[in-house]
Amino acid sequence: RRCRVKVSSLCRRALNWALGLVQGRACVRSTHAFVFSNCTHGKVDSVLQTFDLYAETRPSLSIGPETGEALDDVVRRVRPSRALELGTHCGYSSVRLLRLLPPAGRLITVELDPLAAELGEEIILVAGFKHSQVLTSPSAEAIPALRSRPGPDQRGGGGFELVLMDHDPRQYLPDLLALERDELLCRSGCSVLLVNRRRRAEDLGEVLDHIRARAGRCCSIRTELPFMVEIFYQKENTETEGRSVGGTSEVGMKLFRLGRARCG
Ligand SMILES: C[S@@+](CC[C@H](N)C(=O)[O-])C[C@H]1O[C@@H](n2cnc3c(N)ncnc32)[C@H](O)[C@@H]1O
Repeated sequence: RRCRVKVSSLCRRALNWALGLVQGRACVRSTHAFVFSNCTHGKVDSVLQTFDLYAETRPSLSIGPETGEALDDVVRRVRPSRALELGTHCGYSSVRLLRLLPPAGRLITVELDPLAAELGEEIILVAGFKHSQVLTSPSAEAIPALRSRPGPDQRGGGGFELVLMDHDPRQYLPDLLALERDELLCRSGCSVLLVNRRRRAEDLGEVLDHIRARAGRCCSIRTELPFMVEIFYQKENTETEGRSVGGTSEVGMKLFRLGRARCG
């Protein structure tokens, strides 16, 4: 009987895995088809509204308006000239990010699934953005390769000023450590956004425990919402002065402003 239970549990897991694969692909195809044929090409607001319209009646992997608005607030505050996204899917969050970047701003977005990468890239072009780069690769391979990639704008010593992680929560901590190790986070200030789709504290537990254990040494949790957490990373100043970063104190804010000015 024990053997039968094990086999049936294995079968169920295999079936769920296969269903996830099929649904994921179907989702990206049907999202793309709907947005492509119903939006006004070249109009970024129309592209986003069409994504939202699709999500009203069908399952969708786009971050949607609620998380989208929280993302907009961070992008408006940080004003990154170099942004990285992990998890492109059909390009909703890429388009949301791109529309708020300054004219010289650039986005690199990484997607594991070749079909999603291709369709996502097309939607980004439909929205009118020609200068973003979609890399088709698992994040763990893309990150080390980014190091040798000449940035479009290396002022401020390079590194991303904003990173959006919306790929696989199990990869959030290893990818954050890899970005730091490869010096891809802007030393004078970088906001790393972690999307928490299931809104379960345990999904981000590992990475947040790591940040809390290091609080005051290069990184801290800046904002914690049920669906998204912002980590603020800053290497300059904190190394020499050993003070907490991204906090709300006068000193913290002063360092933050200084960091932003240098990054520009
Ligand atoms: C939730 S969707 C992203 C949705 C997108 N941010 C949006 O709002 O439109 C997650 C995407 O991450 C991709 N993904 C999962 N693990 C990945 C990894 N390790 N590296 C790169 N992409 C990954 C999946 O293929 C999927 O397309």
